[in-house]
Amino acid sequence: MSARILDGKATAAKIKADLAARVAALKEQGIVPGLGTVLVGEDPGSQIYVAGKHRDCAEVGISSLRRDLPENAGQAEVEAVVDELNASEECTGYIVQLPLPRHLDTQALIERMDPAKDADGLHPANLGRLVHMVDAPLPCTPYGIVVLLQEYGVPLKGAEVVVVGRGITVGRSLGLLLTRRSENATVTLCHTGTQDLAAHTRRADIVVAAAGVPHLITADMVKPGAAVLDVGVSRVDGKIAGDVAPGVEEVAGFLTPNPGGVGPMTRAMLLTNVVEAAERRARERG
Ligand SMILES: Nc1nc2c(c(=O)[nH]1)N[C@@H](CN(C=O)c1ccc(C(=O)N[C@@H](CCC(=O)O)C(=O)O)cc1)CN2
Repeated sequence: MSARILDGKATAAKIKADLAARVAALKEQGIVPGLGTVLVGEDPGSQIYVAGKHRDCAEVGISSLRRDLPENAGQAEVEAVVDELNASEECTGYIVQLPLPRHLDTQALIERMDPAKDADGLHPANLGRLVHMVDAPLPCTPYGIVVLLQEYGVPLKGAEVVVVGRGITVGRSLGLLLTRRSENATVTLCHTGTQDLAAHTRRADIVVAAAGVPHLITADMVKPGAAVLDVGVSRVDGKIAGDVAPGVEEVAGFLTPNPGGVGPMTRAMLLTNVVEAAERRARERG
């Protein structure tokens, strides 16, 4: 067997084409969606992702507000940028790129954001809404994973999903999203304290690997025909190494490439959240 590729790049391109039309309609009503990014320091991955997010904005007609700060920026300096974006008329949504340098208080910065402008869906008020299963901007990677699975007709209702990794941007939030009534999957959230990871992954219809451990998921850990999504990004000798080992494509029914799978979907869903926030603003204005 050779797995069907879950092509995130192609799916993201379709989403962006649809968003470009929605942005044009908003502009006719006098609303220009604007994405802000707050990037602190020189992390090479973060530099690449933020640059990609602004390229995407240009592609669909969203205006860009890029705020880059040096590695040694203090908490007060970053808070001032957050306050500025909270107040900015041009900024309809923004993100604080993670991870932040260790000397900064990430939690305090996220909590300082205006939840109505939280394009990442990571503010506690928005995650709380997700817990309560009410409408909120959804965290971009989990949102992208669900849309990608739906695009390829991978059934979620009743599926056994094993998520490896409990980080807030992917694992923990994905568990909340997949267990909503609209998705109705059964989720096992595995992490570094899990005993016998393979016993869990082997019975899963869908495995989402988001541990950041290169080649953690090997072919013998996958049920034949399962969908495997590789979220992990480690940079080994300048190349991306995912959490999924070579050979899994021989066993899995569906597999995301990495790069070209979940990453482009994360970016497409960020744009979706920005456009949805701008559309909400247009409705409120009447
Ligand atoms: N504030 C946030 N920070 C982070 C998030 C997030 O959702 N919000 N997620 C990750 C990184 N991430 C988004 O920022 C992200 C990861 C990967 C990609 C992407 O397009 N990857 C490309 C490859 C690019 C390359 O490295 O050459 C691909 O997979 O094809 C975009 C965004 C952590 N931080």
